[in-house]
Amino acid sequence: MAKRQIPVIVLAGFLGSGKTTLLNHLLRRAGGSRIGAVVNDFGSVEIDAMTVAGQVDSMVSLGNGCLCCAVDTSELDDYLDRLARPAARIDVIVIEASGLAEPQELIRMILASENQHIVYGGLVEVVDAAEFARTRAAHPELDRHLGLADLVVLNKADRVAEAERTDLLATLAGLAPGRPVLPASYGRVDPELLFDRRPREDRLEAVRQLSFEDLVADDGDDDHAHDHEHADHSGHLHAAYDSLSFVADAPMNPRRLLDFLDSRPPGLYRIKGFVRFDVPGSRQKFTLHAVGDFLRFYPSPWARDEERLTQLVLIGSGIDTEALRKELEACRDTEAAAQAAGEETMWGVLRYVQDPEEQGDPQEHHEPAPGAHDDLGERADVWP
Ligand SMILES: Nc1nc2c(ncn2[C@@H]2O[C@H](COP(=O)(O)OP(=O)(O)OP(=O)(O)O)[C@@H](O)[C@H]2O)c(=O)[nH]1
Repeated sequence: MAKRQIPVIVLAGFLGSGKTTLLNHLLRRAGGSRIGAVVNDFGSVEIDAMTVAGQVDSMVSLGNGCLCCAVDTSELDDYLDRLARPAARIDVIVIEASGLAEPQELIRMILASENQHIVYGGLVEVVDAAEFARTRAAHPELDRHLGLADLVVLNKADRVAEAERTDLLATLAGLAPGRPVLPASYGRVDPELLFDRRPREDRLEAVRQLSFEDLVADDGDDDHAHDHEHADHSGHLHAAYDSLSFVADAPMNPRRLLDFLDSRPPGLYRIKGFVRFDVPGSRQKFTLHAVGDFLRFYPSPWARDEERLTQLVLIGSGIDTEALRKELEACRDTEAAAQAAGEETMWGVLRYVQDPEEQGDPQEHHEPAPGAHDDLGERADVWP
């Protein structure tokens, strides 16, 4: 009898659409299935990996750079080989593409893999309901990505009114004809839709429709693969995007950081990471997410042994990364100033702490298990 092959699912979607949130949901709701997660982060600070580490059976962070730019596919192959080793007992592999990755390139790499243990398991495209129109206007290639998707998740459905949601579902159904389009909040989709162990006939059909020839064919508007540029030392970025990684061990001054965030330039589309304020009463770790106009802090305890650092990744287009770095540096405080600060200095930040009434499961995206950093630091050693 033929050996079962491990499906490799690509989880794609624009910056901040909710891929990590969905991945965490899958990891929590995997039941008896073992998920091998591959996280393709930006920048030298691996925020996404930190956010899922500790919840994964076998954690691989691809580290720097955009996968779709890898000229040499051997790195992904190597990671897939390791996850697909029988000893790892993995049932499904999910690759979370970076928010600017070209899913077509990733799919091509999976289909071209010589590993007999894996099979391409489909593309899940995550869409931010609140940002869809804006993202689509700025990134017409989104339509093509949706056309490749086997499943579209209209995430952040909680952020739009019902009428708008209905319109969006109709638009998406037109862009991904015949494919399921699911509204979801906080990535809560039924994992069964993504990875039943034996793919259903319809999914097989969908995958078959996407042949290698389809993928390598030049569809006319794909200038993407050739116009990448090195944004900085930390990796490849989509042309016109720049990123900045910022790390500080000094506490951040809440008021200055809030001023910085409140006046962030519109091109600074995405900020994610962790902030240390260390003001009395607010000594927790504050996970920070900004997506477009959306800004939230999620306080949670520091893990035991976790290094108390501020670590941020900023991604945007037309941004002056050096000026932003200087502004962030100016938000640092001395330890003594933080200790002497009154609780009222946190009020501005607390305005952006997620309201418990919001639908999110706070566990889903800001509490890596204790030791998560250690997992990352030793990621070469986490293999079973
Ligand atoms: N209101 C709302 N917020 C959500 C939902 N899903 C995710 N978020 C929030 O959106 C922000 C970004 O979510 P992530 O899961 O980190 O997004 P991502 O696609 O992994 O982001 P990148 O890795 O930067 O591309 C976080 O603050 C999440 O809590 C949702 O359904 N509703």
